[in-house]
Amino acid sequence: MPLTGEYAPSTSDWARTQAETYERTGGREAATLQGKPVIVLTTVGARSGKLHKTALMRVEHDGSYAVVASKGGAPQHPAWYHNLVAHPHVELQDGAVKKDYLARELAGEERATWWDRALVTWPAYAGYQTKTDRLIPVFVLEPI
Ligand SMILES: C[C@H](OP(=O)(O)OC[C@@H](O)[C@@H](O)[C@@H](O)Cn1c2nc(=O)[nH]c(=O)c-2cc2ccc(O)cc21)C(=O)N[C@@H](CCC(=O)N[C@@H](CCC(=O)O)C(=O)O)C(=O)O
Repeated sequence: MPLTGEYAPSTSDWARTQAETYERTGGREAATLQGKPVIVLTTVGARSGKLHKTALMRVEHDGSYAVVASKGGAPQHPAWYHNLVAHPHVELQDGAVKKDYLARELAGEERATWWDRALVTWPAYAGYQTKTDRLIPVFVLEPI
């Protein structure tokens, strides 16, 4: 069941442009960051209830995905982290395919497994983790 609600464009120009271009072209354009694959995640705002579209690195395994709330190693979690916690039903667009998923924050061994998979796509996550005391959250998104 697709998410419904008013779309609220990101306040980050580069991320908003990438997410909107990716969605508009069905992933034919803006599909990479430094040559690595990207997906677009639609979340429901934790406070506003509005829809947010966020470009994130593509980490996929057997039909499930991981999203990493790194925000470049910033001291605080990205806003979309709070959206996933409040509203775990999300939409993920990978190329031209957009499906519904349920997000679950990971810990322990399960987090370590998906963290390693994320490093394959985007090794820079390791550097981001050294920049902040917060443990960078990893969510698995499982198809619903
Ligand atoms: C800029 C800010 O975005 P953010 O949700 O903090 O996310 C910051 C970044 O993670 C986001 O810009 C990502 O797209 C950056 N980014 C990645 N960010 C990552 O964290 N991980 C990635 O793997 C990643 C990859 C990536 C690839 C390409 C690209 O273009 C960007 C990429 C934003 O849009 N803020 C909004 C609020 C958005 C929001 O969700 N508000 C909620 C409230 C949320 C709350 O309770 O805090 C609501 O509406 O209720 C605003 O200021 O109005």
